[in-house]
Amino acid sequence: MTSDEYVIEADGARRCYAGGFEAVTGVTFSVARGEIFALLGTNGAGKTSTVELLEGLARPSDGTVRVLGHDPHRERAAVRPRIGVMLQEGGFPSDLTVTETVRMWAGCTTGARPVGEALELVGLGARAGVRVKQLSGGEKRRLDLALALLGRPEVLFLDEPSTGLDAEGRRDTWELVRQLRDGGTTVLLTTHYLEEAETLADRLAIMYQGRIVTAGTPAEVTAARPARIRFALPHGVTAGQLPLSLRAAEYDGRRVEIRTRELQEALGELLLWARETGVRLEGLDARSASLEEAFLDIASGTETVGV
Ligand SMILES: Nc1ncnc2c1ncn2[C@@H]1O[C@H](COP(=O)(O)OP(=O)(O)OP(=O)(O)O)[C@@H](O)[C@H]1O
Repeated sequence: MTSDEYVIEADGARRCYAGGFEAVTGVTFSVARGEIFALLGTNGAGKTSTVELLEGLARPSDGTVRVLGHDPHRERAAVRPRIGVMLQEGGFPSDLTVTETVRMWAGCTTGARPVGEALELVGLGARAGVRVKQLSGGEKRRLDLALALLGRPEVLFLDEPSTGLDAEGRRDTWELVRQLRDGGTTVLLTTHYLEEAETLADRLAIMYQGRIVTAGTPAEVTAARPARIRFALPHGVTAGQLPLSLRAAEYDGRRVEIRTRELQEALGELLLWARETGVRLEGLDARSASLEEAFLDIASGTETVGV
């Protein structure tokens, strides 16, 4: 892929707040046109600080960011009409109705969608006449999303789009984001929800303390990690009796955990050993690494490999 096919690019981008605290310590990634890219990370990892650089709300203290081939801060006039932004906290006048709010926004947007269409997209059609202050938290998030979509953006930035939504609202939002992607929109979202990243993102990056620790497709991020086999041995049998190749096990009394990059082989060997020795493996559980494990390893600070 050539660099002009990337619509979002960050190259060694850093962000330093007043007082000298460096919240983003040099991130590099790119997002291709029509891709959904998720930035994952614990609270304070630097996701919002990074996205704000891409939205042109701040300038990197070092490194570069480009959106649609432009510097989003210096060339804001070129970039702003082509992007949609859903911030973590929208904040609109609470006395206006939903329709009035969208209409007001549409007045400042070139080529805006019809108000009714924007509301239908996010499932707020039936709430059009309700005052914003009477909306639930989840409905306010959907109104935020409607405003971000008003100008039919080529690039959509979603900062925790499903926070505060119930399970159904979350799934509706995912479906809408997929439809937008299928229509050619590029989406960069931040999220705490691993399931959201796993089901929605074409590629993702996990941030920790201002930098990207790992990145790739959800399958790549998990494939790089060992699978896990857990079981308990009966009384009188110790982990030392396991075949040599399986002894890299951790064990605590009867409970054994084997971490392996060759799940099928290790499991086969274990089951063969159990049959030959007549040992019953209680609570046997074998699973490939999940995104959740990758995330938790990173969030606990045990994972420090950079990309
Ligand atoms: N205006 C600011 N001035 C100083 N420090 C800030 C400012 N905004 C954020 N920070 C700090 O920068 C770090 C990264 O914050 P940021 O909001 O980017 O993280 P995040 O990954 O988006 O977290 P969350 O998931 O909680 O939204 C945090 O330590 C935060 O306290």
